[in-house]
Amino acid sequence: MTGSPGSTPEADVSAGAGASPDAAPVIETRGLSKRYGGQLAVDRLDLSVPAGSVFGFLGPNGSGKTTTIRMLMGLIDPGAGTVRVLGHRMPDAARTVLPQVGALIEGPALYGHLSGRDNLVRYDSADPTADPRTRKARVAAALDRVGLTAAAGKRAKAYSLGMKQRLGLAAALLTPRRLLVLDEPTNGLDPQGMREIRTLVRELARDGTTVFLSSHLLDEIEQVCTHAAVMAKGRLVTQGPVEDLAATARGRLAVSTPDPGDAVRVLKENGVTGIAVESGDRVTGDPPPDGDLAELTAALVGAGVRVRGFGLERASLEDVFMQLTGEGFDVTG
Ligand SMILES: Nc1ncnc2c1ncn2[C@@H]1O[C@H](COP(=O)(O)OP(=O)(O)OP(=O)(O)O)[C@@H](O)[C@H]1O
Repeated sequence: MTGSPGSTPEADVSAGAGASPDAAPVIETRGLSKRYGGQLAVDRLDLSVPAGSVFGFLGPNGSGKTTTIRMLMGLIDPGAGTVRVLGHRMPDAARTVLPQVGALIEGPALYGHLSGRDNLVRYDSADPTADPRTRKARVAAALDRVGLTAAAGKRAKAYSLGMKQRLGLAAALLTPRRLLVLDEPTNGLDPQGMREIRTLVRELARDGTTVFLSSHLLDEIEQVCTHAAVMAKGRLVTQGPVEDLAATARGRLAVSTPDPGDAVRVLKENGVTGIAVESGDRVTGDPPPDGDLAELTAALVGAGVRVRGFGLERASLEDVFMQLTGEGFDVTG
């Protein structure tokens, strides 16, 4: 892998520690809306993406992520509200902003009969700001960056989906970027391909690039992102550091017991809701908002329920979503 692509002062984060809270947001929207016919695809969105973050833009299919990304990139005009990217108003400043932004939206456009390397040469040649004399080195560095040096001579049509996606990323990284915008970058990839993309995203962030990625996969966001925004039906449900988001949701209570029937009864009597019996001897539920866990254990033991294990399991982003919207997270499609 190559060294850091020209890091900027606000992007100079220590050891991938995440965002620089003092720097101006890399993306900022105010009251951003877009209507298609009678439907509000994006509804008064206030988004703030800190410099140096890996920002997950999360929401079920149809929640307005792609429409938002298109407005961020100046591909469609906002119906109402404002968009600032790297401090400039979009779409007015697209010519200034877009050369500093690498984007991978709806999969890379590749020529199957050309090698991976020649595809990158084509991309680089299409960039009027790219110096042809240094093209070879740029292409080699981008291939190296995404781990495709060994496969660079192969035709792109022989690439796996993950390799194609990495080649698309290489194209987005031919010149140093302050911001990378990736729309569902792991969509359709197998677990190995997903891991490769995640590793790459982490490395880019370590080198100072702010990464904004959309996903409908909650665990993906939890694994790779420092910050996240959650969308539902065009609206922002919540945003902030991933750790804080998960901390706002109550964890789920889990009791391991050979007496699940009695445990369910006692937990119900003590205000536990949403109780489920899993795999015969594991009972889970939502603890009462002000409930004392010590009291719950005492109640179980006092009622003669044999308890092997008792604890509060960390809330996931899925719990956050459920608690904020009252809906499940539909990840189909
Ligand atoms: N060009 C369009 N014309 C009409 N309706 C549209 C258009 N683009 C998006 N929509 C509608 O706007 C809503 C938001 O769509 P959008 O594609 O932004 O969601 P998404 O969260 O990116 O979902 P997906 O992951 O399925 O693309 C959807 O109901 C969609 O049908």
